[in-house]
Order: sequence, then structure tokens, then C-alpha cells
Amino acid sequence: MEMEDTIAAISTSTVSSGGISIVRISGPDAIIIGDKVFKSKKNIKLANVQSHTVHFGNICDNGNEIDEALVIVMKSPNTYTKENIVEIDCHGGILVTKKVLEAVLNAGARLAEPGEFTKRAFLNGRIDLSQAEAVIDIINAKNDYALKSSVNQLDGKLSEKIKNIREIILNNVAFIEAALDDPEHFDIDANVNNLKNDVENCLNNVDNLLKTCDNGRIMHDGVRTVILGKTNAGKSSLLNVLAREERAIVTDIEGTTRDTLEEMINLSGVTLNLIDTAGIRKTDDVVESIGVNKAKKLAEVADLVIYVVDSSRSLDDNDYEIMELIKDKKVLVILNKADLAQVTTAEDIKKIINCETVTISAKQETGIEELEETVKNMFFNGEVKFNEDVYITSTRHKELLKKAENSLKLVLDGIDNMVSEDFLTIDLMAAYENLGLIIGEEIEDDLANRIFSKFCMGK
Ligand SMILES: Nc1nc2c(c(=O)[nH]1)N(C=O)[C@@H](CNc1ccc(C(=O)N[C@@H](CCC(=O)O)C(=O)O)cc1)CN2
Ligand SMILES: Nc1nc2c(ncn2[C@@H]2O[C@H](COP(=O)(O)OP(=O)(O)OP(=O)(O)O)[C@@H](O)[C@H]2O)c(=O)[nH]1
Ligand SMILES: [K+]
Repeated sequence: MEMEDTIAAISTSTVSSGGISIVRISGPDAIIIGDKVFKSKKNIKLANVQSHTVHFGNICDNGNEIDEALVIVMKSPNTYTKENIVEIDCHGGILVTKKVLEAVLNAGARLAEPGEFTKRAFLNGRIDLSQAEAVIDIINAKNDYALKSSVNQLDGKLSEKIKNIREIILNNVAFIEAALDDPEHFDIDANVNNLKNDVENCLNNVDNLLKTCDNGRIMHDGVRTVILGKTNAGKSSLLNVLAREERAIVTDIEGTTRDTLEEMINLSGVTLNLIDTAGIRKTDDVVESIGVNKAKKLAEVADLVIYVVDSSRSLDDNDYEIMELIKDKKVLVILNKADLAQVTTAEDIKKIINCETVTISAKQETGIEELEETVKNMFFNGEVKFNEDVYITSTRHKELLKKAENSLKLVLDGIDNMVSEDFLTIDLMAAYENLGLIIGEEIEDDLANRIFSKFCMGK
């Protein structure tokens, strides 16, 4: 599928200047356009050079010299997009890079949409959709594990698993169809155990992928962690200690934090998305009560609730209300203000809710290491290790896998209830098609557009 337009964009960051920037051109006219803007002392024409070679010269716009640059030529079909590609490595100032892009647009290229280079790589068949999606994940990876899983996905490790399952399904559909057409030579009844085995095997593989979703989300987005506690317990102080900077305002005035505040911290390679919330207390202040309600809602969807208790004071109704709210969550109780005389102890809390506890002083920064160790233990049994080669991190993939899981279960039920083969093929094909959507088979244009629009410019 050859696109007609030749597209161009700045592929490096456009928010700050760096040493070098890249303007990338892709499409049938990339080399012609390259030759219009590129002038070399040796009078090299890009149309005549070998693929994957680098050339030194000047970039000009209508005869006006803009910058000196290195130009890389890559010829179709062995390129990132499978189209002709010319990349201009220019000096990295924002202004000069924009001028180079302008020259390229004046020479006949169209400005690329976000993700359009990668979209072309997909539409032209160099990579499948799950590989294209891995490109965004690589760019957005926040820790080593997320990066590794995304790189494996770009390498095709997820695609391979999906393709294997689909192949088994298709073989079985083909057998059933053949048997329906030619019952003399293909015996469905004799094959039913094979079918059942195959479907169970497929279901197993789909379930194994689905099992990676929880850790996949934690790896990709971080552990959703909400810091709760009543006013003045020291929630903001804790956030600041963990973030190693003064992020939240700390005062001795109760109700200082009225809205939520987010901070990402890295804990042995795992990201915690910490959300500091308004201290929970009964209040007539409208703004504060919105914050309190928000805190309660956030707690409901959190992976981890860190409940900060001022251990120098006794528990009160606000504390009991909080504990009621979080009793079914994964809870870590921080007994803060260990530098003061202790009134509330871990035992007092454990009598009421099931939780881990750590004693710290946010002010004197003691107990922080133990806190980090405890969080790690709560999620990863002490050792952070992500052993799978790929994790499902995309909700799109998760939903499609669930649909496939459902269809495969229907097939197994159908076999047990000896329903007619026609019905089995319907469910088998549904599983086959939903799995196909993961790698982008039969995907519709608007869905593809939506996926690629999440990319940044120039990718
Ligand atoms: N300058 C530059 N750096 C970059 C990229 C790029 O497009 N330009 N990439 C963009 O994301 C990534 C590298 N990805 C690439 C993937 C495929 C091909 C490519 O030319 N593939 C051909 C030839 C392969 C070969 O010679 O072995 C092919 O697949 O046929 C190039 C870059 C990261 N670094
Ligand atoms: N002695 C002592 N004081 C602390 C400690 N941690 C926090 N404080 C003090 O307690 C007060 C409240 O701290 P914050 O961190 O603002 O408490 P908060 O829970 O975020 O308060 P709100 O915003 O009102 O919900 C401040 O005066 C802090 O300096 C601690 O470990 N020891
Ligand atoms: K406060």
C-alpha cells in the first residue's frame, strides 16, 4: 500500500534546543525533495547515492542557506516506513530546526500528523499494530521493566504469541469446514478430543497473557498509591520526604492540603504514583469538603492506601471513619511523629483493620528505608522481578483478550454440550478475529487513526 503524500516533521524534541535535531521526510518524493533543499560542495545528488548513506552539505530554502547539515538517505523498501526516507541532522536550535522543516515543506512535503511515520510502517506492513503500539510505550517507559517489555513487544514477542494461538484456531476451523463438506474423509467425531485439547491450549495461552495485566499496569503506569489521613497527620510531609523535594505545602494549620497533589517516585525500578489528599475531617468549608470527597473516591480505586496516623495523638472519629473506608484495601499504616511521645501504637490500629505498619518521623526522616522495604514486600514479596518477556499493558489488548477468552470458553461449553459444528466455528472465528485486532488485522481506519493520534509529532 503506497501512500501518495510525502510527509515531513521534526522527529526530535521541539520544546527545548539540543545539540542536533532531526527533520525526517518519508514518502515517494522524499529523495526529490531532499535534493531540492540539499546542496553539497561535491555536488552530490541524493537520487544517485546508495541507501543508508550519510552526506554533508547545506540546507537551502529557495537558494537561501539555512544551516549546514548531515543528510541520511534510506531507500524504499528497506526503511522505517518502507518508503523513501531522507533525514536531515541539523543544528539543534528550535528556530533553525523549524527553518529546515519549512524549507522541506516549501519543497513539496506535507507536515506529518502525530505518529504518521509509524502508522506508515504499519500500513506498509513492516510492523504489525502491537509492534507499532510498542513504539509509544518505549517512548513513555518510566522504568527499566516497562522499557524491556515494550522493546520485546516491538521485537514481535507478543505478536508471535498471538499468531500461534490464531494458527491453532484457524486449523481447527479449517478441519471442521472440511469435515462438513466432505464427511467421508474428515471425521469430526473422531477429532473432537483434538479440538478440545487445542481449544484448552489456546485458552490457557490467552489466560496466561491476561494474568500479566495487573503487573503490566503497575509496571507501565505505576502503583496507584493514595496517601490518606486526617488533617495534620503529616501526609504532605511524607510525600515530600519520599519525593525528596518540597512538593507539598507543609504547615501546622489543619486542612492545608485542600486538593490532591501527584508525585511519581521510583522504588527499586517500580514506579509509585503517589497522590497526596486533603486531610479527612468533617468540615463546613465547601472547598475542603470537595477535596475530602475526592480523597475518598481515589482511595476506592487505589492499588495501595498509605494511611498516615499522628501517633502522638489518640485515634478519633475521623480515624475510625478512614479505617472503615479502607478496610478492604491493601493498606500500609504509617505511624508518624515517632519523635514525639507515642499515644497510638501499631497494635491499636491492627485491632481494627488488617494492615502493615511502619513507624516513622517525616520531620526527622527516620524509618523511611523500612517504609520503602515494606511497600516492596507488599507488592513483590521483597524482590522486584518481572520475569515474563511481555506484559499486557494496553487496555485495548486486555479487552480483546477477554473477548477471545469468552469465545473460547463458549467453544468448550459447546463441545461438552455436543452443539453443532457450525456453532463452534462461529465462536472460534470470533476468538480468531478479536486476537487479530491486537496485531491489527482487519482493523478499521478510524480505530487505527485513534491509536496513532496518541503518538508524538515526528514519530
Ligand atoms: N535517525 C534515526 N534514528 C532512529 C530511528 C529513525 O527513524 N531515525 N528510529 C525510528 O523509530 C529508531 C530505529 N528504528 C529503525 C527501524 C528500522 C529502520 C530501517 O531502516 N529498517 C530497514 C533496514 C533494516 C536493515 O538494514 O537491517 C528495514 O526494516 O527494511 C531504521 C530505523 C530509533 N533510532
Ligand atoms: N514532630 C513532628 N511533626 C511533624 C512530623 N511530620 C509532620 N509534622 C508536622 O505536622 C504538621 C502537619 O504536617 P503536614 O505534612 O502539613 O500534614 P498533613 O497531613 O498534610 O495536613 P493537612 O494538609 O492539614 O491535611 C506540620 O507542622 C509538620 O511540620 C513528624 O514526624 N514529627
Ligand atoms: K497541615
